[in-house]
Amino acid sequence: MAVHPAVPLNDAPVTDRPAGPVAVRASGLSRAFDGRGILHDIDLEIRQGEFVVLLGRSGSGKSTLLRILARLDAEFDGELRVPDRPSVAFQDSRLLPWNRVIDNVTLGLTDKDAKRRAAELLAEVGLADRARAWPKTLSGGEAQRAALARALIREPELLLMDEPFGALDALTRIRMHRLLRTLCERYRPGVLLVTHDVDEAVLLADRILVLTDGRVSLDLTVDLPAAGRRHTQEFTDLRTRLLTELGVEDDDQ
Ligand SMILES: Nc1ncnc2c1ncn2[C@@H]1O[C@H](COP(=O)(O)OP(=O)(O)OP(=O)(O)O)[C@@H](O)[C@H]1O
Repeated sequence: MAVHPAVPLNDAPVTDRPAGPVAVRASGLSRAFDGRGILHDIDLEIRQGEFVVLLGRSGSGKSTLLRILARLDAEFDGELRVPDRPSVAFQDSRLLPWNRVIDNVTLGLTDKDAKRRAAELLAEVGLADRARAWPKTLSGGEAQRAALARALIREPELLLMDEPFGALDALTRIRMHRLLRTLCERYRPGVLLVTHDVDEAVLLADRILVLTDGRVSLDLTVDLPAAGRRHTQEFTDLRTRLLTELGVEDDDQ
């Protein structure tokens, strides 16, 4: 299979949409493993400031797509334009256990200002008093907040997240949703968040893509205010539509 190295983006001017510059653009992306097609001819564009949720059943190819966009997998067909170093967050926070929290946040940064910015970000995610703590002493939610600080300190054009809240309890997850929306509105990366949780998708997204057997089967703009979404009729309608698209009965969720 041909390997197409990702090339840096030149921030094309926006003509037809009010969103920011392009954060990632893919066209005709396909990926196969051992001759078995997993992704088929995917076109995708995400702009800075846009929050896109990728929804799909287990095995539909979500993580495969995210890994390609994260430049963790170069064995694909098609064209891809992504920033040099997108920030990536996974379900497990992947903090280095031998570094204190603040040193995890600044990892790889050499500028003098990094520690000050890390302290600021840790305060923003509510971890000001845990900066000197060791990762193993953090709760799951705290570890994910530290991972979010680490992802945002570089002010990425593109933030990729693979089920970042999958391992958290329901209450912590609600708090993380609010925090993530607030931080993304402030830092304005293009976001692609992978989940199989329909409610999470409808709560967070500006746009929802549904992946079905490696193809984008639905691409929906969510035109609802972020605050109070859950209590609108549109939320219920959209949820039902997505469950139908995913082939899930409402009671199964
Ligand atoms: N490295 C690999 N080698 C072979 N097959 C793979 C590899 N990575 C993924 N696959 C296969 O590709 C398909 C899609 O996997 P992927 O992890 O992208 O799905 P997903 O939509 O993220 O699923 P889930 O929601 O369960 O995490 C699966 O059938 C999986 O077995």
